[in-house]
Amino acid sequence: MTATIAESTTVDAGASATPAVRLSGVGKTFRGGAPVLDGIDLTVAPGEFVCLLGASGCGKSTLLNLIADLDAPSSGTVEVPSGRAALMFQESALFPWLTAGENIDLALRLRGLSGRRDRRAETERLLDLVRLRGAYDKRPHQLSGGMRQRVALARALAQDSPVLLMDEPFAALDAITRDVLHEELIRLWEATGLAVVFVTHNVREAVRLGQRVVLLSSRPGRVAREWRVDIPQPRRIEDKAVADLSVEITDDLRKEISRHGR
Ligand SMILES: Nc1ncnc2c1ncn2[C@@H]1O[C@H](COP(=O)(O)OP(=O)(O)OP(=O)(O)O)[C@@H](O)[C@H]1O
Repeated sequence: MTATIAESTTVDAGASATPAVRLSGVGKTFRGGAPVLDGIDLTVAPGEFVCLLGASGCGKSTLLNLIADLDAPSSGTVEVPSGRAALMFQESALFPWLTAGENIDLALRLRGLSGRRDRRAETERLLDLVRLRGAYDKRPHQLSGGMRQRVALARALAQDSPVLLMDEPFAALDAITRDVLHEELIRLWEATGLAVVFVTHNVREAVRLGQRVVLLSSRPGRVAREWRVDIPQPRRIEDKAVADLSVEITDDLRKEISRHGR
């Protein structure tokens, strides 16, 4: 196993190529409140897997919403040169009155795919990709939490965006299901070449998945420190190298939390 290199300086994300995402001096203040984010500079390279880590309430979801263009920054610029990024949440947010297949089909229609037969074939391909072959006619309530997240992932992939934003997508799942989905996500990421921005407050999960872990400070959220994770995939959450780096990052996270008296 190669060495894990922890760096306290900003990690170069491939500055020369057109980035998948570029945030420059991004700040966000909601009306009447204190600044939530301040001076965020973050570049995500095409195909890069970045985990955003931080204490509860430090602005991780706010940052993801800005990248997803669901909200506008109060200052600075957010660029997603390929267009809109796909977004996936902790709750699957599937339409309960539609089947799994119809939920994906809807995303394909919104993408502008008009042929019913083409959409059906693409939906089946996506269900296959997330290992849910045969689940087209299942309604969300007939599926387990892990299966619903697989459908949500297929629906996000249906948008055909090279950028996938994931907001604590596995936080509500049991440890074993989460472990399986970590494996699946890495397999998909390697197969598709997507850039992924994955928000979590679980340090081990961040180190298990990311090529880079970015720690946000709180009040206001700023990039406190980042680490490149040079542990080869497939990793396991219980690997010693994952555990060792997690301890180091947790120390920094603790400092961030205690700095704000949580
Ligand atoms: N629409 C909004 N209006 C006002 N305040 C908001 C809004 N959205 C978020 N906030 C505030 O911004 C801060 C950051 O929230 P955010 O949800 O981005 O944090 P987070 O790091 O994702 O938290 P968690 O890990 O608990 O999900 C919080 O104090 C929250 O109350």
